[in-house]
Amino acid sequence: MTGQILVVGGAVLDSLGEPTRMLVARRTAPEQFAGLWEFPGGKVEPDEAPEAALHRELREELGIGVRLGSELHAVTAAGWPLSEKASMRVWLAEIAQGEPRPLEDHDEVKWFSLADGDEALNLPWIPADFPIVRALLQSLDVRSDSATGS
Ligand SMILES: Nc1nc2c([nH]c(=O)n2[C@H]2C[C@H](O)[C@@H](COP(=O)(O)OP(=O)(O)OP(=O)(O)O)O2)c(=O)[nH]1
Repeated sequence: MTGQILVVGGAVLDSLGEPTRMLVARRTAPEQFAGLWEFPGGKVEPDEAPEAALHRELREELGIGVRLGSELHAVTAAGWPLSEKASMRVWLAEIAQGEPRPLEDHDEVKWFSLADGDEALNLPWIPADFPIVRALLQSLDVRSDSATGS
């Protein structure tokens, strides 16, 4: 995995204990991802711990401090593949401080309901995120017609 880029993302829930909604953010760049929804987060810097990078990114991008919960179990040790060069690790989180606002890299943030997984899966996510969203919905026990598809 040498040379691989590690990205960290937050599955920010309204409550870690009793989640009913999740926060998503719409990217503004690069062009291929502009207008698509994603887990807020970003690249881990050299010598930075992944969890510290996630705290930093969520503060920079959305102006929130979070409490991290467990990591979403990924398909490889390096995380979820995003491309040949990058993979992403995703942690559950809840807001400890601040109101989420699109300060950097996003033009909109919104909460969607976890009552129906299809609401989540119908969003135009970055394509590489769909398997992650499905796994997340399964881990949260959210019902969806397509959550178990590939
Ligand atoms: N944050 C985030 N990035 C994702 C997701 N899915 C996905 O393919 N990516 C890709 C998009 C980017 O190529 C890369 C993350 O880079 P980034 O641009 O968010 O990182 P960064 O904030 O550290 O920005 P920079 O320093 O490179 O400008 O991972 C996702 O759900 N969240």
